[in-house]
Amino acid sequence: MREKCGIFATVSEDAPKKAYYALIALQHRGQESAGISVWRHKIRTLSGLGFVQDVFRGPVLAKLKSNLAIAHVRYSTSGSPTETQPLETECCGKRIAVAHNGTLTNFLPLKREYEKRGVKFHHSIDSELLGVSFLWHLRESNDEFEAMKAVFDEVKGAYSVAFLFDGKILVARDPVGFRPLSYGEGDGHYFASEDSAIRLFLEERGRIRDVKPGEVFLLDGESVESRVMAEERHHGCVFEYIYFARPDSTIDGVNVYSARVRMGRELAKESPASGEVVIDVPDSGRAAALGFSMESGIPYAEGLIKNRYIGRTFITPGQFNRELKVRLKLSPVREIVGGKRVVLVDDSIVRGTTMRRIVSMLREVGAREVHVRIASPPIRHPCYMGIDIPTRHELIAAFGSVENVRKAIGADSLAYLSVEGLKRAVGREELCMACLTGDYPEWAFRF
Ligand SMILES: O=P(O)(O)OC[C@H]1O[C@H](OP(=O)(O)OP(=O)(O)O)[C@H](O)[C@@H]1O
Ligand SMILES: NC(=O)CC[C@H](N)C(=O)O
Ligand code: SF4
Ligand SMILES: [Mg+2]
Repeated sequence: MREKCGIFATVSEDAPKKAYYALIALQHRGQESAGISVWRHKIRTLSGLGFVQDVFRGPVLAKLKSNLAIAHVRYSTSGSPTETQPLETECCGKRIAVAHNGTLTNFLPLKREYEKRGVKFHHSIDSELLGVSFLWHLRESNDEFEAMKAVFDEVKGAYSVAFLFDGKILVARDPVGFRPLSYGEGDGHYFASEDSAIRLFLEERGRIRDVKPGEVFLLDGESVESRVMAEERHHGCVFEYIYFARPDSTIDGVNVYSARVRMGRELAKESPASGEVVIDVPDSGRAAALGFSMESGIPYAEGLIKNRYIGRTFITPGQFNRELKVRLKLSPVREIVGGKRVVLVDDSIVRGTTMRRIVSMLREVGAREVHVRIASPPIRHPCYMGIDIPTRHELIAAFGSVENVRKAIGADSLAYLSVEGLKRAVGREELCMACLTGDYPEWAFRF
């Protein structure tokens, strides 16, 4: 499972520098490439492969001067992983830069449609279609809001998106609100996939809120206007809460850290374990492990230490890379787990690579029993909305029983959180849970 990207947009002083800092705050959402586009009489884009701090090394950032910037950290879900965003494209005689988080479900048929009309595509990434569709409809209506409404009617799937064109920025969230998007207002205007990237600049001095599903913002240097241009549906991705987002972010009114603690508590109620110590799989399993410990009364300790220089493994292409990365990334603390009955809590199991490795490492250092508790239901279905969940045959829980997964990872016991328990923990009814339930939000597939 690879994940979604991070986007940022601002109209404020020192926009490129702020975009750079915001991308560092959003780095967990995409580690393949990073880019910033600014407006200075025309679009200028700097981007490259790797971590944000590698791409914008040295004085390169000083070359970008503007009050308008959009920016992106990428995890490819469509097209080549060596392409970057923001991507620039053109249609109907206009040029546009696009920063997109999500995946489009009707990309190929719609792209073919546009090609028949004579439009040329310059990239392999689905995100280009958003820019093309917008410019196409802008020529028809000559009104940015109406053009975006037409995009909502035409382009299906998940998109939190920022456009830069003609000295303006347009930011929009798809009518289902699959991917998060926040707006902050203070000494300027800020948009980011997660509010924690906006808090860098605003903190107490500004107002931050979620962008509504179907809401469109248009900004030039002077004015800002927002309108809801589609019926709001609200099926935000539950995996943002389980794994992707930063714990200090709040998405659609629910703080991610608190939701994870509640997932751990629900899990302890549903599937207690007889252990002497609760340990987490850092980083994303920590809050759930704390919740499990609080609810069960079993003490929590750090039984696995994470090498802080290794990025997320979930999102690393290629299985060999992942195996090696897990070993480099996590190592057990013998003094904590040796001779003990260990309750091991993680947020999710995807391929099972991480869990298999960890259970065997814990046994190597003398853990007596390993009881695995997973703070989300089994992932059984692919995601078409922005998370690169592998094909079903790579998902360890796709076809077999929980008992089969237990055997495969070598644990003494294994339990997952139920779908109902997860809903209670997040505290929201309307969520996308398609990869867990197979129930896909209809809007994204009506085309
Ligand atoms: O079953 P697998 O395919 O091995 O993937 C599952 C693991 O991947 C994720 O963590 P990841 O290492 O990506 O990032 P983290 O450090 O943020 O927890 C997730 O939290 C699981 O630990
Ligand atoms: N992870 C994402 O949101 C990816 C956005 C887009 N589909 C791309 O591949 O670049
Ligand atoms: S299918 Fe799963 S990962 Fe994809 S948007 Fe829905 S909840 Fe998120
Ligand atoms: Mg993890």
